[in-house]
Amino acid sequence: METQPSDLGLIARVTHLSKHYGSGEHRVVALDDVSIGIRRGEFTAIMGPSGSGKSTLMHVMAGLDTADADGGGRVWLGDQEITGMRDAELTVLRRRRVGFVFQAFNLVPTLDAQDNITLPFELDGRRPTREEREWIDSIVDALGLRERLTHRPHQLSGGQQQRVAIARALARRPDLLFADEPTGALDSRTSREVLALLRDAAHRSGQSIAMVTHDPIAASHADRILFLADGRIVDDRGPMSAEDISRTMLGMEAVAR
Ligand SMILES: Nc1ncnc2c1ncn2[C@@H]1O[C@H](COP(=O)(O)OP(=O)(O)OP(=O)(O)O)[C@@H](O)[C@H]1O
Repeated sequence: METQPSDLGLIARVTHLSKHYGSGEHRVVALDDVSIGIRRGEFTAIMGPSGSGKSTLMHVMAGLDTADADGGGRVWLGDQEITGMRDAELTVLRRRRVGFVFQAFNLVPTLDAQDNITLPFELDGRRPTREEREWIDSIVDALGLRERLTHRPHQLSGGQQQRVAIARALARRPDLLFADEPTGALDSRTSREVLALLRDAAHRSGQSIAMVTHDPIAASHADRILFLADGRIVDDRGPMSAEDISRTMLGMEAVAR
């Protein structure tokens, strides 16, 4: 029997994953036979040149997109294989276990910041418990959102909207949080605070964080860095300094040219 991801301390895993878009001369290979796992309680950064397949990998791992049907790729979330799972089942699993911070913040324009943050509870048909409210309060304070809770998204700056999206993603303490450029719209001080919060979520609450980023400083906060190039994992490293990450990225971009 094949080893299950839980045995390996993996919160998500893909094996032999390939994904292409288009056909004929427009065919683009976004992922090329990728096998990788995201470890529990770790903060993992996913880096690589533009177009290397980072977002595609994240979307397939999260069950938001599917691998090539004929490629033999398989995807697990926790110990559950999601390859070929029905949409309804997948939606419930995702809602319970996975949080997202997207590049476009996906906030609901008619709801204020507070209601956007607690939306995942609403969707699950319940209110936060007292303990969950305390947790949410601590995130709101850590992200400096206390004075903005009654504002709607259009009344917030890009960075503030991003922080609301991060608060919403962390509110339910998902086992696994995917974040696509979570610090893209933030100034450097707020970036540092957000990265510290993500790392804390991993180290203190045992949540697993997978963050796509172009920013070597952001990636230097991670426990592990996966480098993608042309749809393949080309390096899998432990913690690195921002300088070393920059050097690695420059080397990869030079090869890609
Ligand atoms: N919906 C789509 N239709 C066609 N091609 C796509 C689509 N989505 C992605 N691609 C292509 O697949 C490849 C990988 O894209 P992906 O967005 O995963 O890369 P990325 O590493 O996240 O890039 P970036 O850093 O620029 O966001 C690229 O060549 C891209 O043009």
